[in-house]
Amino acid sequence: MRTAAATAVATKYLAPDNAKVLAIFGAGGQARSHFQTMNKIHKYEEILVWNHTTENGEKFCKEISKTFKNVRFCSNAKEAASNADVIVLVVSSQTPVLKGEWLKEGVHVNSVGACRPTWREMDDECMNQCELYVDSREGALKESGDIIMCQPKKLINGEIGEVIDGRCKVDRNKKTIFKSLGIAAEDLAAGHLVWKNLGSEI
Ligand SMILES: NC(=O)C1=CN([C@@H]2O[C@H](COP(=O)(O)OP(=O)(O)OC[C@H]3O[C@@H](n4cnc5c(N)ncnc54)[C@H](O)[C@@H]3O)[C@@H](O)[C@H]2O)C=CC1
Ligand SMILES: O=C([O-])C1=[NH+]CCC1
Repeated sequence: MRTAAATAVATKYLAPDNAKVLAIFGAGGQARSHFQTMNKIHKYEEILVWNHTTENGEKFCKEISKTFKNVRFCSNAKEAASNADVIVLVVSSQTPVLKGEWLKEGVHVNSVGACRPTWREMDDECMNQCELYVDSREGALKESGDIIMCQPKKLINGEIGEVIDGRCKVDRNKKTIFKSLGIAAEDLAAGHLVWKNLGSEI
């Protein structure tokens, strides 16, 4: 849940205010936790799901349709991406599943998978069209294949912490990416929340 919470915070600061359509790429554990947190940031009118296996994609859609009616499985990744204001990539892919040529103006992409230096989930065109924000510059330059392998070399606009505290200004009309890899501060915050809520039980 802490990974999905970090994505939700990044989306709050980077996505267009009037985001109406959310696309989720993936149908695993992270897809489920992201469905729960992303709905707290925007009141989405529609959720589009793409997954590389139809069976799991449709199963995920059926599950979330119990609490969110307007959800649709797209067998074509382009269809999901090109209609979305916010995209969440939560796949275990080693090659790009998202192409820059599909992106809408002002879209915000949360890239949560591809956590290894040799793995990708976004193509070079996607990387180069967007302003790039990360959780940690140090981590991103060591761990993110999307950043390390991008041609031409992709510059990082800022860390999400710098956006939140005002050191880094964001133009929400531009296309943006939040590259998430996970940082210790997220684990500390999650641990603190659990500790606080345990109260007198311990
Ligand atoms: N940024 C972060 O802090 C974190 C990132 N992750 C990453 O998020 C990703 C998803 O994690 P989970 O949902 O827990 O995994 P999961 O195994 O529950 O789901 C993986 C999803 O990826 C899809 N998939 C598998 N191979 C694929 C391929 N070749 N092409 C396209 N889709 C493919 C599966 O169909 C499934 O929908 C993983 O890459 C994981 O390492 C996980 C936790 C924290
Ligand atoms: O921070 C984390 O837990 C992870 N980051 C990449 C895979 C798992």
